[in-house]
Amino acid sequence: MNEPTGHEGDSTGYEDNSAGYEDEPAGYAADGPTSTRLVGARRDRGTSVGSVMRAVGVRPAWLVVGGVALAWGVAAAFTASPTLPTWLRYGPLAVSLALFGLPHGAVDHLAPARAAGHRPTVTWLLAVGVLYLVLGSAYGFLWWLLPVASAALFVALTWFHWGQGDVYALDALGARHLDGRGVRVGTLLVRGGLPMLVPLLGHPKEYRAVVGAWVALFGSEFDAAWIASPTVRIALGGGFALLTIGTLLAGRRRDGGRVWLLDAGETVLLWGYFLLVPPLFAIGVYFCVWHSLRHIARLIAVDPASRAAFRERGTVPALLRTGRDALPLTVVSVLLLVGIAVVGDVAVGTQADLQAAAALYLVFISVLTLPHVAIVTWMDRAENAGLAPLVSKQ
Ligand SMILES: CC1=C(/C=C/C(C)=C/C=C/C(C)=C/C=O)C(C)(C)CCC1
Ligand SMILES: [Fe+2]
Repeated sequence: MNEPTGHEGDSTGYEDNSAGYEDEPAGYAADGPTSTRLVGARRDRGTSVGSVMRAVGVRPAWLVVGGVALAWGVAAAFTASPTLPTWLRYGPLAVSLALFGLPHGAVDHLAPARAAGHRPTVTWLLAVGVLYLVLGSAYGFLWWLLPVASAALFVALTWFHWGQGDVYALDALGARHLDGRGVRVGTLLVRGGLPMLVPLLGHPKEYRAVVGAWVALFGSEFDAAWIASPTVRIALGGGFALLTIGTLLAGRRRDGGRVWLLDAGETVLLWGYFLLVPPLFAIGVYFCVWHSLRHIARLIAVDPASRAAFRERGTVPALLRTGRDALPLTVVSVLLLVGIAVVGDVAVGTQADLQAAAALYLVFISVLTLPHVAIVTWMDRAENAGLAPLVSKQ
């Protein structure tokens, strides 16, 4: 079968049956009892998912997150307590509405079929639509009913999802040290905990304020002063540091090669980054250039047309090709969010307004995140990635 080059045509973007789909999930080759080493997106000729991941998911993330961490470190060395102007603090979150962040989930209607080696059909689109409708509205209702529990669920869900995304990326790069159950689960918990827990250690006030703003949208208050108390933070930070060190050491014992070194380097970078940089800004940047770009690399790798664009024309054409898939539902999502903001009378004039607008956006994201996580977990099963090998190889 020939590799397709940019098929266009019917509603799913394909005009014939030679789009490079095979009726089997692929991309991973098992080489041990719990192993899921990725050996190239569905035995593709010439493009491995590893090269897409390096170009799209790893290099830009290091450049931006490393650059921000460095800039903040330098600023902190020269000023006692550096602060960010308001526009910059909310900037990355605002950018994520259009660039990488929100769009990374707006391909969910096409991605699971592609991950399973199928062409997206109307049945796939309907199934994803119903899933979004059911899980999204259930979670929206839960926010209204139990805001504080819903906020906790959002943090827990993101912890899992961002951890699962990084485990996928490490597998894509050819990690051999994640073959064991403990290291795989530990790595997921460490990678997810870096953005979800570490900001609390260095910036407890802002952490509480952000979560407080979510529940305030529903007329509730987030008291929980205890989570910001030094004792709790020292205990949580100490426990998480032990988990980080234990997981990295256990991984090195399995295989201390190149990808382990990258894993260790990223872990140290993210520890420093989330400890130092103000959380809202740090998470906004991370959401765009770390989590979303790594997922977009995956989207490119599972789509024959994007993969061909990457191989033949490079990174930017491949991103544009995936961006085209993401455009319609990104526009629908932004319109929906603006509609909710108008009905809810959320403005963006003052500082307090901005805090409420950012809270509305994050709660909106949470409602989309529940079905998104279900879909990515389903994709992990189809590609035998994430935690799936631990379940399938028992
Ligand atoms: C902003 C922020 C927080 C949480 C952000 C979350 C939970 C974002 C989730 C985004 C998702 C799930 C995007 C889609 O993949 C914390 C850590 C509570 C406090 C510090 C500031
Ligand atoms: Fe995601």
